[in-house]
Amino acid sequence: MFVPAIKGQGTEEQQKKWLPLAYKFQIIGCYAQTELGHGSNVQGLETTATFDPMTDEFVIHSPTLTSSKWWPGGLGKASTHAVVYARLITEGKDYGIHGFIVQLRSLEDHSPLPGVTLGDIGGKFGSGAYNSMDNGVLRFDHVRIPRDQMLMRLSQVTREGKYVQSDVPKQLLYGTMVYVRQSIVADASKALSRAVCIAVRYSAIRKQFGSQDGGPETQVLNYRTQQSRLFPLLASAYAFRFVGDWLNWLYTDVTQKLEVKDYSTLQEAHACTAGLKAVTTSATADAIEECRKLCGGHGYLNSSGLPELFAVYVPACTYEGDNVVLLLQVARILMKTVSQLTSGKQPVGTMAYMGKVQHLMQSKCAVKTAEDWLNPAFIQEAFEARALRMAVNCAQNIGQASNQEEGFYERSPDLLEAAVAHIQLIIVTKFIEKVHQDIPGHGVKEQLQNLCNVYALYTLHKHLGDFLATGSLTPKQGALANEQLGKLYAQVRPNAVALVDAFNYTDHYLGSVLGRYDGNVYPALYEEAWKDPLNETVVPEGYHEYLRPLLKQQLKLSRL
Ligand SMILES: CC/C=C\C/C=C\C/C=C\C/C=C/C(=O)SCCNC(=O)CCNC(=O)[C@H](O)C(C)(C)COP(=O)(O)OP(=O)(O)OC[C@H]1O[C@@H](n2cnc3c(N)ncnc32)[C@H](O)[C@@H]1OP(=O)(O)O
Ligand SMILES: Cc1cc2nc3c(=O)[nH]c(=O)nc-3n(C[C@H](O)[C@H](O)[C@H](O)COP(=O)(O)OP(=O)(O)OC[C@H]3O[C@@H](n4cnc5c(N)ncnc54)[C@H](O)[C@@H]3O)c2cc1C
Repeated sequence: MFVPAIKGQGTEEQQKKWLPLAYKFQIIGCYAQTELGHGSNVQGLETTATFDPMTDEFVIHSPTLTSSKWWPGGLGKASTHAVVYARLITEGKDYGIHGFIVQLRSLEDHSPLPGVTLGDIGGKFGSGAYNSMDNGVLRFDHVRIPRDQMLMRLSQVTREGKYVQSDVPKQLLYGTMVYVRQSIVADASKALSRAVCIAVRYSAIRKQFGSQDGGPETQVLNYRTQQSRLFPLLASAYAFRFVGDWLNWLYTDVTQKLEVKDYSTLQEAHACTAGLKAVTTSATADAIEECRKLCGGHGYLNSSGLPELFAVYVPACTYEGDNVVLLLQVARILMKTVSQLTSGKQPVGTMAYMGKVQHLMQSKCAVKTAEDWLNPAFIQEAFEARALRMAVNCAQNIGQASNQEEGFYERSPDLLEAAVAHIQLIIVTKFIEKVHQDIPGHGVKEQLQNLCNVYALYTLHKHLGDFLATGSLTPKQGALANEQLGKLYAQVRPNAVALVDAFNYTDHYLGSVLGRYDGNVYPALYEEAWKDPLNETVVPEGYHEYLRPLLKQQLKLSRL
């Protein structure tokens, strides 16, 4: 994040100076924005950067305990430099949050520089899974840096101390977060596909109950409950891959537009990166835990790979923006878009469907049979109607409040759901668009169409309340969707293992005894057990000190 921050907020000259040092690891940088007292509320950060015209320097200072930088990855022990986000103060005026490059440690002996106090913030969730990352704490005691270490692409401070705002949107200060959020969506797909690969392969070799007259027991992958829990996660792994590919295209397109000072798609980029990051990471965190449960007791073993995958993955729901905070950002943009519908301003991009407000507010879903749900047009319109009607309902309710902000606050739980509906529409839309493309490989397109329908109909089934409450579907149509879903599971079953083999993960990368490509799980589980340090001695440490006295005492008592 140190690198994209300098790329996005540094001048050409600053990029030329600092990026080669970072690329060659002559310096190691981190992204120091979050503080002990503020993470979500960036504008609430307290660290100060006060310009001193006498010396042409900024004085970086931590005025309060809560202004201590807290969480930045790599800060505690590894980094020599940081991009520090602080309140820029010059000529006695606070101009808000800006980025500054600050050296933290000596390049000679790695010791903290004068005025810099830093260290690791301690152990984290999951008994050490994330402890390979030295998330750190950092305090400044009036540390001086040259004025030219203020990142000056978006705004400048002159030698005389005058603040100059460039003619670019101030939100570009948040550009690094947008970049990382879009990459996190692709990360979600990778993490989810790993968990699903483990769970599908294990479910194919695990047999429990169901043997007829002494024959083999039933593969748990054949149980409809296992399929109804597992196949939507398989479909989601593919869905997040395709929407992540599209989001990367969107981000690249927005970045190219920014180069020519075209800011027209900045809001779209913010809404899509924030919303897709929130929805895909929440779904993936829940899915990894579900995959653990799908593997029964063995899923709880570290050798299954799932506990560590879960512990390392779940902070994704928080870092790079708490998911609720990000979805409320999407909700704000939805409300703004709805308010503009009456002005005749046509929504564009992923909001374009809201321009069909007249139709979508009264459309009746035409589905009459379960098979009708295989028609992408019916799925698309149902998801559009649900999302639009939820957004309009929120806007109408907010409009009845005494003031907009109060209304937004009161309705924020409903707004959250409307934002999720909008983002799920994007995911479904991009999956449908993907399977409409030419897809090489015999039978591959059909399998992806099945997974697209599984993702869409499972999401519809899971959020059926929204569809019914908004009148987008009738209960009968909801039941038909569920009926079709069951038929789709049967079609996915024969190809389930092939669809996870297609992720092409090596056993090493997967890191799971349960997910081995050869399916030879039981000997591997048994072999793995003996590597447990507890098995280095046959009689456990502590027997003589604790168990033996207890056993002997109980034996005596039993003879009294
Ligand atoms: C290279 C690395 C690759 C992969 C790494 C993978 C994983 C990394 C693992 C861990 C690293 C973790 C790092 C971090 O966690 S870094 C810190 C992350 N912190 C956050 O995300 C903070 C979240 N908070 C915010 O973003 C802002 O505080 C928030 C947007 C919530 C509020 O901002 P603010 O108070 O300034 O403004 P608002 O009034 O809400 O909005 C004003 C205006 O600006 C628009 N806006 C807001 N954000 C953006 C944006 N990012 N881009 C564009 N526009 C933005 C907003 O819509 C409003 O517009 P308008 O209504 O038109 O005025
Ligand atoms: C593993 C990890 C790595 C990290 N790496 C970095 C890093 O490299 N650099 C960096 O700068 N930061 C980093 N962070 C910090 C991270 O960005 C913040 O923790 C994150 O942005 C959440 O902010 P917070 O902790 O202030 O949460 P809070 O905002 O305090 O969240 C607490 C609760 O308040 C709710 N909430 C907050 N505001 C609102 C609102 N307006 N409306 C409704 N509900 C609200 C949230 O939804 C949440 O439920 C990292 C964090 C973790 C866990």
